Formats: sequence, C-alpha cells, structure tokens
Amino acid sequence: QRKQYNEVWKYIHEIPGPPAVPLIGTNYKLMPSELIFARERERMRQFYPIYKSWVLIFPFVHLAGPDDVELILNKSIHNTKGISHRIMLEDWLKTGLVISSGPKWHKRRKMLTPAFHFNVLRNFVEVFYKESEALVESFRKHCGEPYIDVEKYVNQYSLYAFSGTSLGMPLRENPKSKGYLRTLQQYKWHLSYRIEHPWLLIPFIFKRSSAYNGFMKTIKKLHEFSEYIIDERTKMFNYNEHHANTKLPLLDLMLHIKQTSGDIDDEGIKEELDTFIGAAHDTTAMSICFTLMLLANNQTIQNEIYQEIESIIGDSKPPSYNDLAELKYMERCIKESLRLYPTVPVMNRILGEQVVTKSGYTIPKGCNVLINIYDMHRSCQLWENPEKFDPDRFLPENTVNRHPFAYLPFSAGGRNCIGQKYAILELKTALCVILRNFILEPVDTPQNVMCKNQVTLRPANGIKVKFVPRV
Ligand code: HEM
Repeated sequence: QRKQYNEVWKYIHEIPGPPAVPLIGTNYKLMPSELIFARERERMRQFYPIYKSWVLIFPFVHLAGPDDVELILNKSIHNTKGISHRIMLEDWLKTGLVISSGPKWHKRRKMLTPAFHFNVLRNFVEVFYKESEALVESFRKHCGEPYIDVEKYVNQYSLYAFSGTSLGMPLRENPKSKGYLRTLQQYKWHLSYRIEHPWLLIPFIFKRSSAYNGFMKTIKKLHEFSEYIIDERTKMFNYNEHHANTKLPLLDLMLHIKQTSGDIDDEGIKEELDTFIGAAHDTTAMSICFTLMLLANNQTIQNEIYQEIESIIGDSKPPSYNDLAELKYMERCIKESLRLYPTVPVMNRILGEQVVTKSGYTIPKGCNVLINIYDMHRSCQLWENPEKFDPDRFLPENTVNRHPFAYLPFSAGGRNCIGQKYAILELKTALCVILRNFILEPVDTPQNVMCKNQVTLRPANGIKVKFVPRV
C-alpha cells in the first residue's frame, strides 16, 4: 500500500508546473478573477501541453493537447466530474445532469435527450425570433448612446428564450424574472469570490466563513424560483393532451415521465430544471456577447454575414428552421467565435484509471484533471495565427486535417453538450435579427476585453458595442 502511495506521488511530482508553497499550493497570491485567468493562460503557454498546479494540498493536472484530451473524453471510465466543478455547482444544481455520474447520469441523459430532438427544436425558432425582436427593441432604445454594454440585455434574451422554449413559460412579462436575473448575478459574484479566495473552496472552511450565509440565501432564492416555475407549469400542463406526444420540450417531458413511468420525481425535476437553466443561460448569452464584439471589430465579416442573411431570408421575414440551417457563413463565424471564446473554458474530470499521456507522463487514478479548452483553442501549436478571427478556418477543406479533439466548444464523447444544436439555433436567430437592424461598430476590442472563468467564460468588465441603426 505504502509503495503504491509513493508511486502516485512520484508520478505527480514528475509532471512539470509552477513552484508551490507547502500547504498553500500554487495559487498563493490573492488577485482578481481576471488576473487569475490570465495567469492560468500564461502557465499553459509556458508548460504546454501539460502542467500541474496545487490548491492547498490537492494536485490538479491541466491538459491542452488534443491527444491527451482524447484519452480522457473518449473513455466513459473518466466520466466523473471533478472536485472543483462539484464544489462550485453542487449546492445549486445538486446531482442534475451536469454533475451526476454512473447509472444516474446515464438514465437521465437517455431520458432527456428527446427534448433536444430536431422535431422539438424546430418549434423553438418562433420563440427565439420573438425574443430576438424584443432584444432589438431594447438595443434600439439605447442606440443613440456612444455604446451599449450588451451583457444585461443578452442575459435577459437568453433566459426568456430558454423559458419560452424548454420550460413552456414566457417570462418576459413575469415580475419574478428580473429578480431571478439579479439572483443569478449574485450567484456568479459568489463564485468569483470563492475563486479569488481559494481556501473557501474547501467546504469545511467555507461553511464557517462570513460569505457562507449570503451564498446560501442566494441558493435558496434560486431554488424557490425553479419550484415556482414547476408549480405554474404543472397547473397548465394537460396530461391527456400530451399523453401521445413523445416530442415534448424539457419541462413537459419531465412532467410527462413523472406521471407515466414515474422514472423521475419532484426532486429530480427540480435539480434538472436548475441544471438546464445553469447550463443553457450563461453559455449562450456570453457566446452572443463575444460574437457581437468580434463582428463589431471585423466589418468585412459582419457585412458578409449580413449579405448572406439578405440573400437567404431577406430583410424582414421571420427566419424558419430551414432558413437558419442554410446560413453557412454565419455558422462558420459562430464556430470561430466559440474557438476564441469557448464559454465553457475548462472542464474538470476525475480519472477512473491511470492515464499515460502522449508526452510520457503518468497521471494516477483518482487525480483531478482540468481540460483547458480555451488554451487548446488558442494554441499556436494547433492553430495558425490563433488570435485572429478567421471564420474560413471552418471551411470543409480547412478542417479535414485538423485533430478531431483540437476544437471542443461543446466537448466530445458521451458527455458532450446535450444542448449544442439548441445553442446554435438560438445564436443564429439572435444574430440574424440583430444584424438586419443594426451595423455594429467597435468600442471594446479583443485586445482590451479581459476574461474571467466563473465556470462559464465571462468578460470581467462587460462588453461594449456601438449600435448604428440600418437605414
Ligand atoms: C454556446 C453555448 C454552449 C456551450 C459552449 C456549451 C458547452 C458545453 C460543454 C463544453 C459541456 C461539457 C461540460 C463538461 O463535461 O464539463 C456541456 C455540457 C452540457 N450542456 Fe452545454 N453548452 C452550451 C449551451 C447549452 C444549452 C443551450 C443547453 C441546454 C439547453 C446545455 C446543456 C448542457 C448540459 C445539460 C450539459 C451536461 C451534459 C452531460 O453531462 O450529459 N448547454 N456544454
């Protein structure tokens, strides 16, 4: 046993990494989230494709090489989510699909996948369109100003789009929804606070800290909102009407399953509802914000998307599902935006068995591995001129020789993003309606926008874009 223990530590010590202070680890300087983010990027540049860091006495192995990432994501034995994501999210999301593992995860994944079938998604375009029009109206009110900080408006769009589609509940006019958006902001603030004070990532210490009560109050408010949504939808939901229909959106599908097979109960529905709001809301919102900033800074590309929208859909007709599928150039721009700004920048797994990396290091079983998608997407070993926004990277002829695990905005393997088609559809609808109404001009630039990792990638100080109405 002792021999085995020594071997594990020998392997860990062989992996390169920044110097660590005993018992404190490698994150010994207190700094704001955006500087922590920049420091992590610098470390991966220095040690690419693998390094280790320490949070207190716990080692984390960071990977950004596609060969090594493939070893992990392609094997279901490594499907268990890592400690840092669990610590940060479990109070809110419990063991919903993002956190769960083993048979529970497998059963729920199979159960909920039909809610993202294309026959369900195609009915969502109308809601995305209506919400995009409302978003454009908010921008129109402020377009006389030197710039609009887009985050707040796009966050609203994303929540209302999700509630109108997957929850069957239009929330735009609901007085509770603004409060919920504020609570989501508070939750993100708490995440940043814990990241900036890494000892608070240890539950034993966090529970005794002054931040804990405020955090738990926030969690309580988040849970109260999802209970409210479930109660309201249950009142509206007609079981007989939906009985024969298997193509139901998320919440209706769960209510239907509860009523028929009983394979999910009230607690299960609640944790999945929180999980899907958590997974869908910020990711798509931030992707839209970053894309608007990139397009504002690349007028030729912006104009080319606009020409494509004009020629396929025209300048006023609501887009159909098939129209959106034809916006191929826009799709390449979205892909490129997700390369530069993958809104899930880092994934965390616990190894189910020992892994020997391509570069010859051994990562022991049980170790926490961080898959640094952001760094992989910007690695100059993998991408030519990686900082450049160039949608042509995704032309079919330019992708044939790419490593299949070099581009992973939605992850890969059995635990990939269940909502990726949903996300692309939502993004395309919003871009289509925004670009038909405005020319975007740069205020913030990729050079001055600092990012932070709050489980999702976010700008540290908002994203400012100038909106000029098209005439
Ligand atoms: C641009 C938007 C999005 C991006 C970049 C994104 C990215 C990802 C990534 C990278 C993962 C894997 C995370 C991990 O393994 O740690 C993931 C998982 C997941 N995503 Fe997304 N996502 C997006 C939008 C959505 C949407 C719209 C939904 C739902 C409507 C959604 C629901 C989920 C769920 C439930 C999981 C967990 C899946 C599982 O473990 O089986 N995501 N997403």
